[in-house]
Amino acid sequence: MHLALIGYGSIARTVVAWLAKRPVEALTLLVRSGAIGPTLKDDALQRAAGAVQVTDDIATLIEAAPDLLVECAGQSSVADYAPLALRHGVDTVVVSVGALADDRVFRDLRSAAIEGGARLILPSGAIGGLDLLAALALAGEPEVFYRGTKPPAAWRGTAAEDHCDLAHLSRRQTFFDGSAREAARLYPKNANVAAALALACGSFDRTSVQLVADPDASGNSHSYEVRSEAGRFAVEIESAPVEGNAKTSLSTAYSVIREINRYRDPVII
Ligand SMILES: NC(=O)C1=CN([C@@H]2O[C@H](COP(=O)(O)OP(=O)(O)OC[C@H]3O[C@@H](n4cnc5c(N)ncnc54)[C@H](OP(=O)(O)O)[C@@H]3O)[C@@H](O)[C@H]2O)C=CC1
Ligand SMILES: O=C([O-])CC(=O)C(=O)O
Repeated sequence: MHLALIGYGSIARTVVAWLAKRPVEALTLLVRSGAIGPTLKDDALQRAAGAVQVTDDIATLIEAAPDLLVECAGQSSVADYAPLALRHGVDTVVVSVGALADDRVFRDLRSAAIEGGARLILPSGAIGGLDLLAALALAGEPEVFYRGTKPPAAWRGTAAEDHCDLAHLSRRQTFFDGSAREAARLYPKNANVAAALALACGSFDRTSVQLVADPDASGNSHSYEVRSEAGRFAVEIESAPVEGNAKTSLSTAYSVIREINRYRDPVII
């Protein structure tokens, strides 16, 4: 398998480290131009693949013709790179699912996938249960109530700082209560899961979101409830943060690894 990654931050580094256990034949990594240098020639990259190529140019990446491209660089990189890759027939996993809360981006990705005969794959990311939610959505119109709780450090540098004093929080505070679309737009590094739920549910309007900063939280927790005519379920997930980024749950990186394995394995679950 020839794998390509966009971004070499916390998720991508966890994925690359895991690949030492089961390397791919080739790996193409797209990073910002300033990031290319000796520090990128780390052993982890060499252990992850038979051949490694690092570039800052999406055209070079596409020319390398990877089997699967995984975006793990942030919402703005989705519109910048994913449509082009899909139009060139590259199957693409978009981790920054919140980018699809923008209808224009969603439409562009969809038509690019159709034009290129490629698949746009949305991973479950930090959470699970999207399979059952999407199944129930076929039976009716489910409603989803999601709450994401993280320690104050995970909300630093985000719009949460306009609503609470993160450095001096003595108890949990809900600073956002609104739609999945707004959550994904306002908290692009923390609420991609809200968009994933809305897309699986089939409606951004029927997916409500609360975001909470909790000084007693040791990791990131995601809880949600689904109500529909066909059934009801509740999910509660507690995840350690990924190394190097308190905002991102470690489960996200493993959901990316799972997508890579689903792509190369003959039996998928
Ligand atoms: N679906 C889900 O459940 C989840 C999705 N996510 C998404 O995954 C993204 C990545 O998470 P994580 O790895 O923890 O974040 P990090 O900030 O640790 O890493 C992102 C990396 O991508 C790089 N990058 C950003 N833009 C570009 C670009 N245009 N071209 C090349 N490289 C780029 C960044 O470089 P620089 O530092 O120079 O900007 C950084 O090295 C999040 O921003 C979020 O959108 C995260 C968690 C859960
Ligand atoms: O990883 C998480 O906890 C969820 C997250 O950041 C996101 O959905 O963007």
